[in-house]
Parts: sequence; C-alpha cells; structure tokens
Amino acid sequence: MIRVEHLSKRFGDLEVLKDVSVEIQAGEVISIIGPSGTGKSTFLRCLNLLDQPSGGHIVVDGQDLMAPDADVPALRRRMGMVFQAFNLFAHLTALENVTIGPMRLLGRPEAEARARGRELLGMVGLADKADAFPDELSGGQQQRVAIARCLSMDPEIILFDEPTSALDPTMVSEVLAVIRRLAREGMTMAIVTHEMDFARDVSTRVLYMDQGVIYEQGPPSQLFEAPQRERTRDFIHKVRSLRWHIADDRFDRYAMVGQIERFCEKHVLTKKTARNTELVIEELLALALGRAQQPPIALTLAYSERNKTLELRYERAPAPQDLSAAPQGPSAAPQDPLAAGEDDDGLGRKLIEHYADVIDSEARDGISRLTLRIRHAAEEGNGAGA
Ligand SMILES: Nc1ncnc2c1ncn2[C@@H]1O[C@H](COP(=O)(O)OP(=O)(O)OP(=O)(O)O)[C@@H](O)[C@H]1O
Repeated sequence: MIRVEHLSKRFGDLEVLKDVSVEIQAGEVISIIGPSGTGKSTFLRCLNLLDQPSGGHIVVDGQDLMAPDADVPALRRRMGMVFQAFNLFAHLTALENVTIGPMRLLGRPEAEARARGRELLGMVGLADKADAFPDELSGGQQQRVAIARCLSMDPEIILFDEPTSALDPTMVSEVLAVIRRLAREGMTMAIVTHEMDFARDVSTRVLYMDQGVIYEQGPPSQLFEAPQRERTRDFIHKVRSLRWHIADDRFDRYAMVGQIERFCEKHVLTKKTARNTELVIEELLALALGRAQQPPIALTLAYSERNKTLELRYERAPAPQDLSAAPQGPSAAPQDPLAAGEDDDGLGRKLIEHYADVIDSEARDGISRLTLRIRHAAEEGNGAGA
C-alpha cells in the first residue's frame, strides 16, 4: 500500500532521517518506537509530506508522492493524521469539526456529512458531545473528536503522532481503547508511541527507530521478547549507560571513578558495587592497555532498569599487527583481553571473575567484544556480598 524507499530528511545540518526503507501493507498496524529525537515523528510527517523529505521515494499504490507530476492533495487525503496536540478548530463544535472536511474537501452534502459525523462521534463514545466546543471537552475527549474527524475523511491509513503524550495519564486509556477498536476493525495504522504495552498488544509489526534509521523491526513478540540487536535490547530493557572511549593509559581515571559512583548512586546500586566495578575496569584496562599500539577501547557501563543487571561492555577493533598475524574470524581472538598472555600470571582475570560473570566474549566483524555482568554487592557491614 505504501512503499518508502531510501527516505532521508535534513533540517539544515541535522540529518534526521538517514536511509529509511519500509513497506506498509493494508490492514497492518505498525507501531514506531525508539528513543527521543531519533526521527519517529519526522518520519510520520514525511510520509504525508507535512515535512518535505530531502530524498527518496514514497510510493502509494504505485504512485510516487515525490514525482513532479504527483497529485499530492489527492494522495494525501488518503492518509489521515492524528496529532499529539489534537489540533481541533476551537471555534467549531465537535460535530462541526467532524463535518467540515467532508463538506469542504470531499463535497459531501451537509445532511450526509452530519449523519456520518454523528455516527463517528458515537463510535468514539461522544454521541452526547456533538454540540460541545473543544474547550468544553477534556483532553481525552478532544483527542477522540480528532480521531472521528480523521475518520470522517475515509482515510485508507491513519498516521498517529504520539496521540496520548499530551494527555493527563487518566485519559490515556480512553484514547488507546478507540485505537484498539480501529485495529480490531482492520484499519491500517502507523502509530508513533511511547506506550510500550500498547505497542506490544495492538501492533502487527513494530519498527524500532534509532538515530534516523529503522534499526530493527519485527512482530511485537519478537521485538519485545527477543530483540536481536544491542540498541533495541537496551531500549526495551530500559538500559541507562555510561560510555568511554579510551585511547591509551593517560585517560582520566579519577573522572571515571566519579562518574561510576554517581551512576551507581542514581540507580540505587551500593557503593561497594561501584567500587567493584572500578576494580574490574582497572584490571581489564591493565590487561588490554598493556599491549602496545592498539586501537582505542570503547567501554560501556549499562544498567537495565527492567532486569536490574549491571553490564560492562568492552569493544575494540583489531590491531593492524593482529590482523596481519591472524586471519579474520574467531581466530582473531588474541584481542580478547581476558585471554591468557605469554607472561601473564592470570591474576587479573581471576580478580575480574571474582566480581563479574563473563556473559560473552567474541571476535566478530573484525571487532573484539567482551561483556561482563558485575555482581551486585551488599554494602559493607551487612554481612553479605563479594
Ligand atoms: N522543523 C524542525 N526544524 C528543525 N529541527 C527539527 C524540526 N523537527 C524536528 N527537528 C529535529 O529533528 C530531530 C528528530 O525529531 P523528531 O521529533 O522526529 O524525533 P522523535 O523521535 O519523534 O522524538 P520524540 O520521541 O521526542 O518526539 C530532533 O533533533 C528535532 O529537534
């Protein structure tokens, strides 16, 4: 129904959408999720040209919206849009808001438009509010009128741009219930949302957007229960992280210690857990930085609010000397900082394993990765913990 090919969008120097390609079929309910500022709303607004894309194609039933001779108003009319801020006409009643489009843009007779308008207001549970003005309605009711108004234009797809994020929490469910009903009735929809439970149970497919691309997509069961890629996992598991880029032994260790302590405090991890984390990092870097002329190390300390796990992730590209000495693939493993070296007494590794479990260690795509899970330690004096 809609095919998006290599869509890009810039605002001045800011490249918001990089290369987005996706197809939406009739009857699909697509949720678009992802961190703030990654281009979800921009993507939706580009779909019906509320924002003019910088490049790429949007093909609706075989017609390219971006072609110079495209009948943009007609193609646009097939896509309804519901905004975060309702955008109702303040000087018109609920019924007038729902009839003005069909009368002015579709040429429907007034009686027909009003009959259909009343039917739609009834469908969103507002039959008795036909004569109310927007400022006499709650936020949830206004958003339901906005949905009825959108439906009055008989769209083939509805684009919802964070339809509940401007609402008082008590009103979120009434709006979501209307969208759920539309989904049951087979309406094609694309919904930018931060309501994860809703996305999980209403969608047929979820797009996870990150940094201007569709980073991962799949049915909700897969995306929420078994995300395949790291940034998706971090988002789903509500991971908060600290990152460092360590080029050599001269990095600022004291600044790092302060950051780890503040991070642990913020996530209600004990001081002892913070100190153990510092020890693990110190030993890991001693092992990794001991080898001369290596590329920089990317270190991430990630705390999952959902799983309550604290992970330390180490990443490093192979050194040129390792690449020439060993072929690509797992055999490039000498990069693994925990691998026993020639004159290594193994003490560093033992200390790390005292405080952390090795979750993963691999050399793939030319990059060596190590993931450790730091054990939680009770505060000293409580008689428990490492
Ligand atoms: N009209 C505009 N002019 C300049 N920059 C813009 C404009 N609209 C959006 N942006 C920028 O584009 C980036 C992506 O914004 P967008 O609203 O699409 O993100 P989002 O993923 O929907 O975020 P959120 O979940 O917080 O709504 C942001 O950095 C935003 O500031």
